[in-house]
Amino acid sequence: MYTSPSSQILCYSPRVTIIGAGRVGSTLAQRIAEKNLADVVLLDIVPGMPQGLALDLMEARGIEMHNRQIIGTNDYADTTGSEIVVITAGFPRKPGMSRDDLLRTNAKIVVEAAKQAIAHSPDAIFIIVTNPLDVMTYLAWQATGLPRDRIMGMAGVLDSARFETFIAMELGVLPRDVKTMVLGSHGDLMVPLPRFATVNGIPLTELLDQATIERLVERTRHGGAEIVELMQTGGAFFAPASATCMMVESILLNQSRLLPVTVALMGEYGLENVAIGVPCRLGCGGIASVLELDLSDEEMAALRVSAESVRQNIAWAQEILMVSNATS
Ligand SMILES: NC(=O)C1=CN([C@@H]2O[C@H](COP(=O)(O)OP(=O)(O)OC[C@H]3O[C@@H](n4cnc5c(N)ncnc54)[C@H](O)[C@@H]3O)[C@@H](O)[C@H]2O)C=CC1
Ligand SMILES: O=C([O-])CC(=O)C(=O)O
Repeated sequence: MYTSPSSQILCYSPRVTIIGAGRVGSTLAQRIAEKNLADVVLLDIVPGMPQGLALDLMEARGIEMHNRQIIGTNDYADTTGSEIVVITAGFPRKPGMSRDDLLRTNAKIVVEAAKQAIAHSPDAIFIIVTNPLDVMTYLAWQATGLPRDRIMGMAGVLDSARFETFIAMELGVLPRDVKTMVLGSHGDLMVPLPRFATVNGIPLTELLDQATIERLVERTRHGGAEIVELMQTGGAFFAPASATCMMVESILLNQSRLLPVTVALMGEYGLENVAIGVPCRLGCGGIASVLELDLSDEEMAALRVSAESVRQNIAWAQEILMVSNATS
């Protein structure tokens, strides 16, 4: 067989590590590989499980027509040199629980995962997915000591996609023609912004009356819980994986997309010592910039309430971690 000299050149492929190979993590691995964005390392504490998932995904490559490597592992050494680390490790909520009810169990998991991952990939950009999302993002930021441009949380893209879905369903239009921004925390106090929602450039407020918009806003606020109640065995994972993949893609391909992203604020919107969702430009270095929208008094008040609740939970999580460190 003839071997061309250029075939000797090793081609570089970016690597995305996903910590937590459960429903969100494994679906995200599939999306990243099948979109041909990067090689994927799937890490979980359960022995054999990420290895099995990785093999299954590898066996689909011929059919899906990509050649990405998917590695399953229980060892952080295999994550070395990742460009992006996504943390989905931790418990999902059960019916009747709020996301904040997961704080006690998930804080330690996320902090430990972030520390281990940064030790092996010091140049990586981190995306946190585990709930309660805003608190986990802030804790992971503190634990890694990363500049805030390189560590962010996924929630706003998902919440905006839900708002867009409900608007599209109401109007009978294509979801991709609807654009919205949902800011604030990933919980009942999130801040959907109908004033900034459009359908192919037409303001939403021209298309729907106030009562209908308010109904869709409320459904968006409870979008996660609606699925938890329907499924009874965990939460959403298809749309969360798609939303995370959109962020991964914007970073890997330096697309500079303007997306709602959870980030530690440093005076923007008059807020600091807290992480919540605000519009950010996402490119190859992570968060390229944070956009400060000119919010109305009412919108700003809602954002402050949302931030205050996250700040209280951060303080509570820090106490839990301190006690746990002291006793272990
Ligand atoms: N930010 C968002 O918008 C969303 C957040 N979530 C959150 O993402 C998290 C994961 O959700 P699912 O994938 O549905 O849960 P899951 O239970 O299917 O998967 C979680 C995985 O984490 C693993 N894990 C636990 N401790 C670990 C550790 N120390 N190191 C490595 N892996 C560990 C478990 O073995 C499990 O495989 C939950 O906290 C959920 O609430 C889910 C959907 C959307
Ligand atoms: O609702 C949950 O627990 C999972 C989640 O964050 C979402 O789907 O928005």
